[in-house]
This record gives sequence, structure tokens and C-alpha cells, in this order.
Amino acid sequence: MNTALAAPAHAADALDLGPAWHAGFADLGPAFHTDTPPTALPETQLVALNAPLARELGFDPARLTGPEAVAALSGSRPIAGTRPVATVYSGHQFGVWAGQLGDGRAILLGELRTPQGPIEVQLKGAGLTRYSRMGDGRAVLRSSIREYLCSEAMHGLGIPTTRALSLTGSPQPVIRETVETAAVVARVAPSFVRFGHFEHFSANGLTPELRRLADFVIDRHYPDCRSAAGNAYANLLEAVSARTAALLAQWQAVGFCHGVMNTDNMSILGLTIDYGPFQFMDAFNPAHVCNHSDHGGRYAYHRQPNIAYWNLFCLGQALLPLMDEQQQALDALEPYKALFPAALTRRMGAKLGLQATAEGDAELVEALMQLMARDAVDFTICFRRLCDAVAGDSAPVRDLFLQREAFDAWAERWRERLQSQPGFDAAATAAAMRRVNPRIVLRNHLGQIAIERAQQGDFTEVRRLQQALAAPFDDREGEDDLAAFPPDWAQQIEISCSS
Ligand SMILES: Nc1ncnc2c1ncn2[C@@H]1O[C@H](COP(=O)(O)OP(=O)(O)OP(=O)(O)O)[C@@H](O)[C@H]1O
Ligand SMILES: [Mg+2]
Repeated sequence: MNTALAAPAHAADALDLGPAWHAGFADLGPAFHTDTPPTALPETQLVALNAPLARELGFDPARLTGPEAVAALSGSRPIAGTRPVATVYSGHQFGVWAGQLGDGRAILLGELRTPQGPIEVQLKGAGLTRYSRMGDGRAVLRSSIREYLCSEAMHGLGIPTTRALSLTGSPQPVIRETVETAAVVARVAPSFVRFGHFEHFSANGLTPELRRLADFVIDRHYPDCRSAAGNAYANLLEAVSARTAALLAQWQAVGFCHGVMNTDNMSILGLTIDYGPFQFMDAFNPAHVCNHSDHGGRYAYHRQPNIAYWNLFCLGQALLPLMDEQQQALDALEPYKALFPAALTRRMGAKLGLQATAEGDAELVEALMQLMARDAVDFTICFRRLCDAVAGDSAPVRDLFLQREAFDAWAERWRERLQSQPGFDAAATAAAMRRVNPRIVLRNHLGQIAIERAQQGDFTEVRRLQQALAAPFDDREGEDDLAAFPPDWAQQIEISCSS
């Protein structure tokens, strides 16, 4: 059922932003959500707008910049045609069952129909909901800038992610370790359903609702799971596992640490979701833990692929009531073990200029990563300089290593492998490598500089970063500072769950 929405009760005050809204998820019924209007913030202002995305969604960007629209995008004025709800989910946090969670500060407005399919819109930080528990329903400007920029950075890198439409701020104080100010990210995705949504209905023995949710997701996003042979829900689990494997390979290949891979932060569509304590690594350390609250290092970079598998197990467990036997879930999860390493070798091989995977490539990649780890080499700069080494000068990449002879020995093996490719063309290979090895990623210190300026009321750096991160593979003038090594103070930045 996909009904267009009736005008809400507060229609007189509601602002028409252009495109028509549909209920989508809210049609599932009251077991899945609670009607929750956003809570207004005072004196809202536009920190940044994603005009290209606005156009894709059917908005006229010029119409989103006026004070009324900015109030609407921050949840401070109702949007005509929307039906705001907070959805309920549960989840495993840091390996432990956490029980009911839910959208404690994100409010789903409804969905827009685009040529690419339905797109849900949420306001994160838009006020208290039934699921806020001890929280205040708010998000601070600091963490909202990080979410806004990183979701678009991931999109620019070609990594599946929720996306950010707008970032609005307000002087309203929000208490974290210090007093900060409130902000709201309007974010979009084809679906915000998480593994935790399934865990919720399963753990509560609500099998009809569990089935309803699974059918909703299959019908809209995985129709092949029903037409294929076998149990449709086991097929769903297998399809989600495949997307998750592909996602994790992409994270690992850009040195991205998520920081809070709890099952409530795992997207059923294999999107990156919840930009909290994430980090793009500077110096490569496979055991790097970006979240200062993660004392045990559960979500260290090198553990991410196994954690994803653990989370998929939780999803499989949740879907069991819809399967005929446990073995179906186990069989659906099995392919991850081969899919992930194959995808990683393919991605890392492409970073090294290899068009197809051959025997020995995984080992060649691993040997480089070990050298990088031993010398704490900068992840992004190393791969970018390798591009230049194919057709030209290898001194800049060699200079990154302390153990130069070890690097030379590795580079010789690499060159041999490159030249073994049929029709090898050095210039074309270097160009292809530049399309997969970004020049610019959202390093912690770059975000920090933009945050500190924005906290002073200057949003220019947020907007400059947004533009640069949208095309992270390009060599553009005036962006050398964004592609440079991190300053020493970058190591002192502490990123925690506080947001
Ligand atoms: N300030 C807050 N007020 C209310 N609830 C919160 C707040 N911060 C986090 N929560 C809730 O705590 C749980 C775990 O938070 P987590 O940090 O994973 O998510 P989040 O950053 O709020 O958002 P999301 O996963 O939607 O991006 C979620 O249910 C979340 O809604
Ligand atoms: Mg979360």
C-alpha cells in the first residue's frame, strides 16, 4: 500500500516545499513507529545545502534557502504532506543485547518518489521521541557537520551511504562534555531500515510484524528474493550479506573506520549509516580504533569485516522464525566468507593498477599493507603516490617508508605483476589508479577545522569541503591543503560517541 498522504492537522501552518510526499514506511502501521512531530528550534540558519541532491529529489534548491524553508528543514515548521514518525528498533551494542532503542532523535518525514525509486527523508536531531530514553533528542553542530560532510564524502568515493540534503543550525544550547549548539541534518536513503528493526520484532516474538517488515523490504528493494528458488527470507539474508561484504571491502580499501558497528547501525541495504566516531585513517595501523569510547577495540579497523559477519549472524537469528530450518540461515551466511575477501582483493588490486585478480595478488597487497603498518605510512597519500610511480617517479612514494630496501623489493614484485598484464599501458594504468585512489578524504583534522570555523559562525570551510569531497579523485588547484599530511595536532583529536 503506498497512499499519498492526507493533509495533516497542522496544514494551515505547513510549508509546501515542492515535491509530493508519500507515507512509505509509515503505512506499515503503529507497531512499527510512533507519530512524532519534530520540536522547533529557535533562530535556525542554513549551514549548508546539497543543491545537486536537492535537484535529484525534485526540489528547487533556490526554494530551500529562504528562512521558512530553513525552518522546515530543521523541523521547526511542518512540511506540507509529510507524516513525521519515529521508528522502533532494537539491537546489539558492543556485542551485548541492548533491548529496545529506536529513533531517539531522528524523525522520518515520509518518502519522495524519484526516477531512481522511493527515497526516505529523515531529520536527525529534530527533538525528543518516544524512543529517546535518557537522550535529549538533539544533535550538536560538531557531530552534524561530520555526518553531513562524511555522508557526501562517501558518496563521492562511490561507497553506498545515506546521503545528506541539508545542514541547519540553531543557537539553542545542547549539553555534552561542554555546552554546544543544536543542529539538524536532513538525510536521505532508499530505506533507513536497520538490522535492529528485524531484531526488535523477532526478540519480542512478534512474528507477523517481522514477516510484514521483511515482505516490505523484499517487495521494495530485493524483489528477486521472492522470485528465486528457496525460502524468500533466507534469500534476503544472503542478498544483504552480499551487499554488506561489498560495503566492507569498500570501507577497508579507503581506510575507513566506522567506529560503532552495532546492529542498530547496520543498514538492510548495505549502506554506510550513522556517522558518529568514524575516521579515515591517517597513518596506517590495522589495529586502529577511532572511537575513544571503544576501550576493548571491538570496532578496530581490522576487525570490521568479522564484526559485519557477526552482525549478519544477528540478522540471521532474527529472521529464523520466517525460515523452515536453521540450516537455511547458515547456508545464506556462508557466502560472505568468500565474497568479502574476493571483493577486497579486487578493490585493493584496482588500487595497485591490476585489472583482474590473479593468484598471488592478495599476498602482494598484504605485503604492502605490512610495510605500511610497520612504518606507519599515511594510507591515502601512499596509494595516491603509487599512481605516480607507475609511469613516472617512484621517489615520492618510496620516501614515505623508513625501510626503503623493503619497499624497493616490494615495488619490483609489483612492477613485474603490472607488466604481466596483457597490453599493459603505464599511462592508462596510472589514470585508472587515480580514479580509485582518492586524493582527498575527510580526515579528522579537516573536519575539525571546518567545525571550529562553523562554531564561530563561518560556514565557508564546510561548504568548501563539501565541494572538494564530491570529487575526491580530481587534481584541482587550491586544494593542496586538503590533500596534505595531517598536522601533528590531528593525533590529539578525540572522537567519542558524544554527539
Ligand atoms: N541525543 C540523543 N537523544 C535521544 N536519543 C539518542 C541521542 N543520541 C543517541 N540516541 C539514541 O541512542 C541509540 C544509539 O545511538 P547511536 O549513536 O547509534 O545513533 P544516532 O547517532 O542517534 O543515530 P543514527 O543511527 O540514526 O544515525 C539510538 O536509538 C539513538 O536514537
Ligand atoms: Mg545509531
